[in-house]
Amino acid sequence: MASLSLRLAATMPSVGPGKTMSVMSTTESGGCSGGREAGVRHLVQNGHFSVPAAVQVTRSAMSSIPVSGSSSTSPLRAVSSKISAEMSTAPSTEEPELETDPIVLWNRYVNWLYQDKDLGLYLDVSRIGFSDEFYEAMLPRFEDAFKHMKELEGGSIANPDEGRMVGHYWLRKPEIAPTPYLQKLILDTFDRVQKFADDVISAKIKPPPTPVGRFTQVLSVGIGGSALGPQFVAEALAPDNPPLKLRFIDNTDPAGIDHQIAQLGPELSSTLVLVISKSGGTPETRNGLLEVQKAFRDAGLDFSKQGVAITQEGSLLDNTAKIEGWLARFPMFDWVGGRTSEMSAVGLLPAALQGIDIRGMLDGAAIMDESTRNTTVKQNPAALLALCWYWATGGVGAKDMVVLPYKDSLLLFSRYLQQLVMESLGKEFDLDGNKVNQGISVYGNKGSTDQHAYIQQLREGVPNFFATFIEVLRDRPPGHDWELEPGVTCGDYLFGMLQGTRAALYQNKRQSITLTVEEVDPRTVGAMVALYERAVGLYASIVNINAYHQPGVEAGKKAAAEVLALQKRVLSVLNDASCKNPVEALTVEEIAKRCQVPKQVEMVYKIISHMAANDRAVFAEGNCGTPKSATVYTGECVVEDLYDE
Ligand SMILES: O=P(O)(O)OC[C@H]1O[C@H](O)[C@H](O)[C@@H](O)[C@@H]1O
Repeated sequence: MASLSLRLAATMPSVGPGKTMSVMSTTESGGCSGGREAGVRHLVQNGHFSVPAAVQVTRSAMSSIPVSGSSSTSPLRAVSSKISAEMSTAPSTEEPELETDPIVLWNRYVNWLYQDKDLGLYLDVSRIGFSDEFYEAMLPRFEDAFKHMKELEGGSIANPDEGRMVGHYWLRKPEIAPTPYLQKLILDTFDRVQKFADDVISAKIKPPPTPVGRFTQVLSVGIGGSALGPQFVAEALAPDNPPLKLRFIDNTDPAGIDHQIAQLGPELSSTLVLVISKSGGTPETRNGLLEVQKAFRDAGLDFSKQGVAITQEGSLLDNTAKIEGWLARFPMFDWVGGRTSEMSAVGLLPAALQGIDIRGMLDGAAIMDESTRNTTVKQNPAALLALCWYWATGGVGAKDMVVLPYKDSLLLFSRYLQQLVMESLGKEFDLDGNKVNQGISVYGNKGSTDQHAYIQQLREGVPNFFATFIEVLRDRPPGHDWELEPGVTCGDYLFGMLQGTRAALYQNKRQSITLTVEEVDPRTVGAMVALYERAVGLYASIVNINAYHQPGVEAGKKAAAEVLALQKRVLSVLNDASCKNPVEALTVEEIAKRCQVPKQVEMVYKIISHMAANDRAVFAEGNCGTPKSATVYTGECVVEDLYDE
């Protein structure tokens, strides 16, 4: 058996008061193919932001791969026909017969067009085929939904499963918050965010002495709602040359983290690090923080002089920032969900640091909120969206929502909506405890680019979707446009592609909604966020679910914690085997048995494969591809068992 030679890496510097991180590195990388020298990398780490008892893993943002929303299995039909029975004109999940006469369609377009003159925003629902009878039949449900929404804004416990209020609308109209204390908290937080950003941009607040003498970069560490809103807004509104360039660590992928830090290079010394986590305990964010703090240590920098926390008061993260004396801390509130936090410090601070007009964002959202308080469905754009979603998906998620902004800067809107829509609506039970498996799947990127990727399927393939086009009328700032051929500009092509795709889909009975804005500016973006937050809330009422909790995410976190706990046991068993003389090479079955989990042999094998690929275990015989016959051993015996539970 190959003798194992290991070099102990120098003991890493302390990661907290009196704590050390010990790492054993290998002389050569091991690997799935096994047979090479390897070692065990023992990582013991315990800082302020200490390892929570059960390491929690949150599900990353949904991938953009569509999740098939429709199925013609009889249970779905049963549900759909149940709904149909409730409403004589209930929607079908089959392709509806759609109006085709152009003049009739033109009149429908005019009759149903929603326009907000102040915002320069229009909503066209004419290519969703709901009937007048359906509209009338839905009005009582909307009446209830409007009532629930009014109570919610009044401070009711609108998130009953978590016993919480739902207050993201108060962020743009503090005077409606239920107590003077909350009103003041919202106003003060906004003022602090704006002032802090202004002081950073003006270099009144700066990093420890650096050649450039001011902050030049922002590194945001956060995931889910603590990243998706800031990412969408940065892409939509950041100027070409922002006062500070914003980048993100939004996952626990070491290579991704290394890439961001490598791109910062020496500018790490002038980087402001925002650590964003409402709960303050999300493991990916905690890992990102620890990795960034290590990079600061390795560069001889004092992280506390460049770190900012945005989290709930008293959270693990908040206490860490307080104890370590970080540059600033901003509050997150338990009555603002992660997926509706863009108008809180979570979204406003990153935006303001890029020089974006956050007052404009809030104003746009407030104007839209006023419009979506209208209790006449036809005059309420959010209610119109909810009506269309219900008709198109049968109220059971039978079709997917394909989001197609024909504007590069709105590329990330669909990713933002994936969390807002799917984490709000994707629920197993309704408010009465009935098993409903609700939801609407969301995907899309941008047009016309997506026409060269999957529009083929949308036009002619499985009809399991409805499209939402987002049209931006202004192509370029005034005076900056030119004709690339007589009478035609580049933006004309974009316009033509949108209209052509909308028509081509409709001709083949594919329904669509079109949201039109005059340009992408802070007010418009704020209004779009507010529009969809309200539409999701109204739709959830109509299908009788709680839009404001996320129980399903806990399952993933718990399972991940169990994998990590098993990994420790596997490494402990491998370590013990290494202390035998001669070193024992164990089969995967034997390792599972010694971990007292003989039935979890496959998970043990997965763990071994990951360890071997990262030089922390090695295949004595066989390899990843021969799980039954492979035998595994590991590095030098480590006297102190670092994997005690
Ligand atoms: O902001 P944090 O507390 O770190 O949570 C980040 C994310 O974690 C979970 O995935 C939740 O389901 C999301 O709603 C939340 O946005």
